[in-house]
Amino acid sequence: MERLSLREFEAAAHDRLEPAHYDYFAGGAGDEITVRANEVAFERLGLLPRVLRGTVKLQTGVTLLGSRAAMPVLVAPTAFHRLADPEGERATARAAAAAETIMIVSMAATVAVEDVAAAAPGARLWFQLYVQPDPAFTEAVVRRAEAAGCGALVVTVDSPVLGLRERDLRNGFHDLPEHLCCENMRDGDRVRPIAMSPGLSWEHIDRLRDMTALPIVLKGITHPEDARLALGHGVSAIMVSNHGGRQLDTVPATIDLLPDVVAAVGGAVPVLLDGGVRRGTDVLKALALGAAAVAVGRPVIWGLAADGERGVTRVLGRLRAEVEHALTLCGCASVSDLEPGMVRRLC
Ligand SMILES: Cc1cc2nc3c(=O)[nH]c(=O)nc-3n(C[C@H](O)[C@H](O)[C@H](O)COP(=O)(O)O)c2cc1C
Ligand SMILES: O=C(O)C(=O)c1ccccc1
Repeated sequence: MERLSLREFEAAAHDRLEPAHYDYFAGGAGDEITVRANEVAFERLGLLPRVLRGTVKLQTGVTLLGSRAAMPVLVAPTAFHRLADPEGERATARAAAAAETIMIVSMAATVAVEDVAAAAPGARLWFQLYVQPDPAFTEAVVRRAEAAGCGALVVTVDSPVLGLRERDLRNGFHDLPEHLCCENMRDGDRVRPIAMSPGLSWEHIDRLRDMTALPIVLKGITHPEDARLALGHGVSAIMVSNHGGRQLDTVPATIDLLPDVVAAVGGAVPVLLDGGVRRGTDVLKALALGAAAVAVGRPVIWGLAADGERGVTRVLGRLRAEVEHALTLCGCASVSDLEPGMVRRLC
């Protein structure tokens, strides 16, 4: 039976994954209040369609920081794809390339960024960075991402320490199995552990800005004041994210935080959003409220675990079909026709 909704892919992934690996992918910090809030907040919003607008030719594409994407849905950076499929990030990148959308490769990928790029010709890759305590190593990783052809550097700023994930503690899941490692952390003949940096500050962003010509995206902005500060540090985009509820528990849902961040940014740079996007209608709600595009994390993992590259292709394809369908029903020929007045609180 053909899987239709993204939730059906999660059920299939649940059946196929080792329980501790499923918990790692699905889980979040603390009571998982934020994990649930991200999805529930989308359900609490309704879409108010416009009619009689004669929308025949649909335009779902967006250009972000010079990268063209055929749909306003990106692949969020997620770790450890080879726990879900032997091809891992290679499979994900091929599916993203086939969908003509951008994949943000995680620093914690289990395939080296060079090998991800080589496996998926035509892929539009961005690279997610955790700034490391050793500046020379951080720079070496940035150079690898540049050389591999990545089009932007996505700096994760919501993780001064790793979130407290009780499912992982209970399952004793803290390391990859022997045959896997974080390939972007290779340094000569050793593999460094990924360090979280409580000392990370705006100065580090300035240093990165000087180090590379790549556009810098700050991932994990939730406070409008931080969005405003980011503009003074030359960032090229802001990603409203609570890390899918895996870092600080009880951070509000990203879709509820978006309007204030969009207002603070005032159109100066694109604002992206991730967290809880499971339907085409969720994508429309975020775009109507001012996001330039959204990203999906767990749904991609579910597709990968369910059916490898083909599963990711199907997940992205379903989302695209849902976006197109909802746009037509909303009387919008293009994502730029969406506006805040089309989103209403349902309950
Ligand atoms: C299993 C898993 C691993 C993740 N790994 C990373 C990572 O390596 N770097 C990062 O910046 N964010 C990481 N994230 C956060 C995602 O980029 C994204 O913010 C989040 O998954 C979005 O929420 P969603 O899963 O509801 O779509 C991870 C998320 C999950 C679920
Ligand atoms: O699991 C995560 O959410 C994540 O961001 C991460 C961080 C370091 C190593 C692996 C994954």
